[in-house]
Amino acid sequence: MKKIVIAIDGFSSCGKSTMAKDLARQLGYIYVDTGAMYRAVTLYALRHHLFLENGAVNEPELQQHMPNIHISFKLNPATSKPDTYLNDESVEQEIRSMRVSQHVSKIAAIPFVRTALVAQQQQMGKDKGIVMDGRDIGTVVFPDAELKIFVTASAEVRAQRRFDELQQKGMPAQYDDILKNVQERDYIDSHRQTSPLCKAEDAIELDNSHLTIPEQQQWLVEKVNEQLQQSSKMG
Ligand SMILES: Nc1ncnc2c1ncn2[C@@H]1O[C@H](COP(=O)(O)OP(=O)(O)OP(=O)(O)O)[C@@H](O)[C@H]1O
Ligand SMILES: Nc1ccn([C@@H]2O[C@H](COP(=O)(O)O)[C@@H](O)[C@H]2O)c(=O)n1
Repeated sequence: MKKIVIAIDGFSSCGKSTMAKDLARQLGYIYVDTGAMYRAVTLYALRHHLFLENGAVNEPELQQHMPNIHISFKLNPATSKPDTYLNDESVEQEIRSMRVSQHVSKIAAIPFVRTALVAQQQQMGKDKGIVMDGRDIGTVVFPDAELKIFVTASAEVRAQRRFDELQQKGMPAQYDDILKNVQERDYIDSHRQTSPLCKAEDAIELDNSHLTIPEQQQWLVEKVNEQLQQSSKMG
């Protein structure tokens, strides 16, 4: 069967990686969580005190550090999911913290950061057979992706899902702080100058506010099967 590129974009915490991970496992495709890459750069910047007192990023310093920031993914046999590594250290847990969530959108708005990460993402998908989730996958990273999905859900639903998840993991967080963070990130991500979050013209939109995880997965598998059939016919 011909391999394709599947781009899953959308707002914060709407279920993109849940959908993308399961789909990649089913298809035997590579899965890449591009948000984890921006989060890893953010963690590096926090650890190296590259945020100024006014909250802005010390961009000239960060630019000098960029060649020292190496991000990779390794399959965790215990979870069967890829963990994110920053300079060979697993940072999978730390990059999901509220502290990183509160700083990441500023890092992701910096053009030289995006240029570096987009180049890595394009390299990972050059042989196709990949499911990648993020904000600009269908618009910038793989504008020719065979299947593009754009996921939405209300901010309140998304915040509640993230709150439940952090509770389950024993990571302390307040629902109101999560809701505020989700709304702030949506705003910064959609209004930045470089690669703002937006639906690609040819993306299929899914509002999963009232869908269960199995229901959204079934919807996605149907879309993938339709696309795989079409791609096979086209040779
Ligand atoms: N349809 C759904 N119903 C209920 N919970 C869901 C649904 N889809 C995903 N979730 C849960 O919502 C939370 C956020 O999902 P996920 O991490 O996949 O979102 P995301 O869009 O990848 O987030 P981020 O933008 O932070 O990377 C997870 O706890 C996940 O299990
Ligand atoms: N392609 C992408 C992916 C992510 N971002 C930025 O990273 C933040 C964290 O992403 P999550 O998917 O883990 O929520 C996100 O809020 C964006 O600022 C991006 O710009 N492009």
